[in-house]
Amino acid sequence: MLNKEIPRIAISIGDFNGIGPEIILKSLSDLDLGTSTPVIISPKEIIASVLSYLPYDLDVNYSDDVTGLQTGTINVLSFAVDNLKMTPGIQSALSGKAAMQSIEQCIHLCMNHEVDAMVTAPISKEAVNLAGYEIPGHTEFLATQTGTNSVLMMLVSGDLRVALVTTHIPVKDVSEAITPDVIKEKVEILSSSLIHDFGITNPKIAVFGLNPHAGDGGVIGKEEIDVITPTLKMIREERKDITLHGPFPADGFFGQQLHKHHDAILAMYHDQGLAPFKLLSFGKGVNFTAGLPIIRTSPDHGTAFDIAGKGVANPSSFKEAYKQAVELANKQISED
Ligand SMILES: NC(=O)c1ccc[n+]([C@@H]2O[C@H](COP(=O)([O-])OP(=O)(O)OC[C@H]3O[C@@H](n4cnc5c(N)ncnc54)[C@H](O)[C@@H]3O)[C@@H](O)[C@H]2O)c1
Ligand SMILES: N[C@H](C(=O)O)[C@H](O)COP(=O)(O)O
Repeated sequence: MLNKEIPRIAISIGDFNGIGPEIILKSLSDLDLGTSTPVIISPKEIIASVLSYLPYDLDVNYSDDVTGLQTGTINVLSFAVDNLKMTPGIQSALSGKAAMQSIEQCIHLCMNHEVDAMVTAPISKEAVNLAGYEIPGHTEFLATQTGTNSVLMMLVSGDLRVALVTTHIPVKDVSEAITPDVIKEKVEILSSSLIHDFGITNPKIAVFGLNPHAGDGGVIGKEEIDVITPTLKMIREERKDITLHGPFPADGFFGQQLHKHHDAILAMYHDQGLAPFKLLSFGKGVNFTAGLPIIRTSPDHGTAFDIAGKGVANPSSFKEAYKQAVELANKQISED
């Protein structure tokens, strides 16, 4: 039986030829099973195989059905994969398909309130595309599968929160994608998440410019003058419950420690925000998708194919992602 008073956390297996299964099991090896219930969605053979080379004697409950899940143990909700074969370090359509089946099942469990949150292990975007899923990442897939028009990718590490206006698109398309509506939408989701998910009243948000030196008065690009600055002005007039600073030149922002004076930073594109975030979070960052009707977190790194199957992967970011999911789920359970 599952105790619904403590958070039930679904975990997608990620690409089983990457480090996903290893960091999941390492993270759960010292988990207090009295305060949350993990449910890994994976073929049981994958878990058994990775456990065979890890030095843990874990209490695992394998089940083919949600009715078999239990509190006080690590659950594995198993599904079958035809011709299953692990090839650590080598991505394949087979591992891409299994990764997506696991994510789909996690979403289904969350939407049906069979679990309270989901944590995703890393997928290879190439492998899932090989398997026929034309998606650039979890964020976009979760939005479509949950019927959500707009979501926000937010990376979190303690008080450092970096969110993105654009996510997985080519750099050449970024300028066109930054419109007043999109900026407004992302500020809405970000401020709402800061207030409701993170309990911050009157959040202070720093917004980056797009161009070097935030355009330098239009000499190095006009997006700040034409789009970003007027949109921020419009939002400031409408939203007296938040403080919006910017647009800041992105290059010196973190060096000047300005992130310490803001509850979140809204960057214009992926690497502008995530490169400094990953440097500052010391491998303990969490990727949180804000704006969904369900709770989803993830580690801030990828499949690490170069070290898959070697037992050397660092689970710290996955552990933080799991902890963050439990925290958010506890908050939701207490509010229900
Ligand atoms: N959440 C996700 O699903 C997610 C996140 C980021 C990248 N990715 C995907 O992962 C794939 C590989 O991406 P990449 O090579 O750019 O980045 P990566 O994070 O997989 O690897 C970069 C380097 O960091 C090392 N590394 C990463 N995580 C580690 C860990 N936990 N412990 C020890 N070393 C670790 C790797 O060995 C590698 O040398 C791509 O398809 C990418 O899109 C997925
Ligand atoms: N942008 C993420 C990162 O660098 O950590 C990563 O690609 C994962 O994105 P999804 O959560 O959308 O798969």
